[in-house]
Formats: sequence, C-alpha cells, structure tokens
Amino acid sequence: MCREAALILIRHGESLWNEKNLFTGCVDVPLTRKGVEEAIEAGKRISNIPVDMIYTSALIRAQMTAMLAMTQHRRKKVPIVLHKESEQAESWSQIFSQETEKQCIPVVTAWQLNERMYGELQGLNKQETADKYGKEQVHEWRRSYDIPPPNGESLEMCAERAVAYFKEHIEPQLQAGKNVMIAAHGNSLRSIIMYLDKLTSQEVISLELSTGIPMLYIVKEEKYIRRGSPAAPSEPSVYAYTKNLARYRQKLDEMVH
Ligand SMILES: O=C(O)[C@@H](CO)OP(=O)(O)O
Repeated sequence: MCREAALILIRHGESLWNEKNLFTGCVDVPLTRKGVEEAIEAGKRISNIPVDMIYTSALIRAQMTAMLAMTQHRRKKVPIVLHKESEQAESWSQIFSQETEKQCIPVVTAWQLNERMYGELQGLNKQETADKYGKEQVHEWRRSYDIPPPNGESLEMCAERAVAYFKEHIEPQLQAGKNVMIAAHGNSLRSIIMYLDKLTSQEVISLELSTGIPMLYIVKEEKYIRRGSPAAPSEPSVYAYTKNLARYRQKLDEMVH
C-alpha cells in the first residue's frame, strides 16, 4: 500500500514582541489578541485536514497557536501535551482508558523547534538596530544563511538542530502514515521548508513566512508535495484535497449528520 500523510506547518500568530518590532528569538513571549485571532483563523483553514500528532517548540507562542488552532478542528479530538521531562512527570500524566486515549492527539514539545537564538539582538528594536548598525548589516544578520547575529545562531545553525529533529522524530511518523502538524517559528520553519522544498542557501534568503498561515504538504513515497504556498496564503491549492483527504472530509461530514 502506498502510504500518504498530511503535514501542516504553522508559524505562530503575532506575539507581543512582533507587535513591538523587537528581536525575539528564544525569549518566551505570548501571543497578542491579534495573534490569538490569527491562530483561530489558521485553525479554521485546516479544520478538515486530519491531525494525528502535533509538534510544537518549547515556546508558549507556538504552543498557544497549536492549541487555539485545534479548537476549530471538526474532529474534536483533544490535544494533550506529553510530559517526558522526568519519569515522574511521565508517570503522573498517564491515561488509563484506551477509549479516551483514542480521542486524544499527542502534543510533543521540543526546544529544537524553537526560534533561532538571536544572541545579543534579543529584546532590541529592529528599526533602532538598523538605524544604529545600518540596514545592510541588520539584513545580513536577519536573512543571510551562514552569518550569525552577535553570539546568536545563523539560519544554518538553527537548521542543524531543527532539521535534525525533523528527520529523527517527525519524518518516521510521516512515513508511517501519521498526519502531523508542526507549530513553530519564522526561522525554524524556514530551515525545515528549505529541507522539504530542497531550497539552496541562496533561495531560502528570500523565503518569508507570515504569522498564523498554515502550509500544507502531502507526503508520499518519501516526497514532500507542497499544496499551499507560504507566499500566497489565499491560494486555493491550500484547500486542494487528495483522495485520502477528500475521504477524511467526507467522514467528518457524515459524523455531523
Ligand atoms: O525576532 C525574531 O525572533 C524573528 C521572528 O519574528 O525575527 P526575524 O524576522 O528577524 O527573523
């Protein structure tokens, strides 16, 4: 049988520091009201697409986005955050009903999916930094592939841990036919998209992701087929269904009636 799986990528909705135009990186800032709405809107757009597993970064803005998006899902499964940080945490969060467990979606949080660590730029205003160091320098820090900001991570360094995590933990799930949603960040997702779309280090420079826009891939025969373009959020192809997805949608319709 030829397995097929859906992969949804979502950059978190607007955070309080996106709103203030501050470099955020690994600082754990929550969503704004607008970010909350973006996450709900994103959830509506993916509400007919199966989700068996959710991966988020360790940061609250990605976790809020994933949870808010799932409130809109038609299947109404319950996303449950797994706690494996200690044996006790794992044992204290066990579920003792298989029936209940079937109605849950495991949510795995991983620091490897965190935003690129922005070093000494974290907390600085993007415009003021450009005024001080020059537009070119700041653009190089923000968008070059291999030049890190002072004491921070370059996109290349961020890709090393984010893509390694994707390959080790997420890819095997997709290959096994599990439908996965990843809620993460501008740069950790840019590096994953670079891997999925086989972009060169030149091409990834101009890849920009909007907050709260879901991107859909179909995974088939170890290939990633992009169905919704990050550059064109309203592109109808986001809603294009494969036979399997159409069947899933039909099942959802039947459940309601
Ligand atoms: O501040 C950050 O952490 C990121 C994402 O918001 O900024 P940039 O657009 O420079 O990648």
